[in-house]
Amino acid sequence: MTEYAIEARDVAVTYADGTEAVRGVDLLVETGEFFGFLGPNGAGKTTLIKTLVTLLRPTDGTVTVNGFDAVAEPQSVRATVGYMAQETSIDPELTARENLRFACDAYGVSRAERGDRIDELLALVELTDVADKVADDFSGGMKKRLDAATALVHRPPLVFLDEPTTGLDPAARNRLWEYFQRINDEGTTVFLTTQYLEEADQLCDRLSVIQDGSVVADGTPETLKRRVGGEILDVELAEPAESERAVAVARDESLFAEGATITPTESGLTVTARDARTRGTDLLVALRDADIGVVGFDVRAPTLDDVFLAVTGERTEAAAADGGDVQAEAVSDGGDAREAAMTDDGETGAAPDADGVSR
Ligand SMILES: Nc1ncnc2c1ncn2[C@@H]1O[C@H](COP(=O)(O)OP(=O)(O)OP(=O)(O)O)[C@@H](O)[C@H]1O
Repeated sequence: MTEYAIEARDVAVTYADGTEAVRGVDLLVETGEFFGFLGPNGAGKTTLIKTLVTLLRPTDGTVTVNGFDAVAEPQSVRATVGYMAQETSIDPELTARENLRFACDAYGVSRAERGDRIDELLALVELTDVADKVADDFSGGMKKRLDAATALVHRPPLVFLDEPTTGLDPAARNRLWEYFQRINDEGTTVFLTTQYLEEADQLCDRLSVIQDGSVVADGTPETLKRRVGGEILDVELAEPAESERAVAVARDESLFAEGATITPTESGLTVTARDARTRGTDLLVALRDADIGVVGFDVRAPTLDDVFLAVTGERTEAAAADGGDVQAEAVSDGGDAREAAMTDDGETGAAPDADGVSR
């Protein structure tokens, strides 16, 4: 077994219309790792996955997967990877068992092996009881579980999951997480892309954050959270309209240590600082002196959402939907946070198919 399941060096992918979707990405994923690839819409996650599973050719750089060169030996790469795409690949008119049989045909699983393998996978994703029901009658979570199982019929040592839980309710998502964890515990290397930072936090040994086609941060979830620097102080104001004024008060240099990041939120403001806990009460006093009413106050450890905001200047779609739609601004050293609002322009101007890659 190779040390690295994935070795990508200086990989660039430019579509025929000139879109530079991936720009010089280096990536090393060790065999057995649960690796996460995070990024906002249009950051280049799917393009990179498609390149790793040989559906796209890199415009530049080298890609080695399970020890095989993706350009020179695409068949060997395909035989050793499973790919669960964003769009489900299951046929709703077939039963769960028939879908798995179809996948066995596609991956060339021998007739002698397939009966046991299908039963094993049905049990693993807890679909044994409904094995002979048509997939059309399944819930979204059941369809995703079946889809994941079809990617595993040929026992690939490496599986790619492209935003596998998007659109699922929390219970269905949790169930899939357990299942992904199980396949990783059994030795399968997992490469997961997600916009749910909690998902990455729960599952991943290590992760990279991609923005505009480039990796902007990588490390274990713990290192990334530590890199945010300190703790997070969330302040809820009686009058959210006063948040800009409150931010100005909080930015008074004598309040927080150098490197603090202070951002307005929909309900007040957030301070990220080494001394957020110890100086928090000073901020409350300063706000009271400025006649700004405070109704809530909380100090917490950074989450991956805070990491994401610090390195990309953007909230993920999931976090923004939760009401945390803010712009980041570094207060003193201008270091980590970049000012940027969430935009949709990753979606515009995209050609409908991935075939138009410049080679
Ligand atoms: N076939 C294509 N032709 C031209 N541009 C494309 C094509 N497919 C994707 N793009 C563009 O490449 C960039 C990266 O897209 P990609 O789908 O890889 O991002 P992503 O991070 O997977 O986003 P999402 O979370 O929305 O799936 C975007 O600007 C996108 O519009």
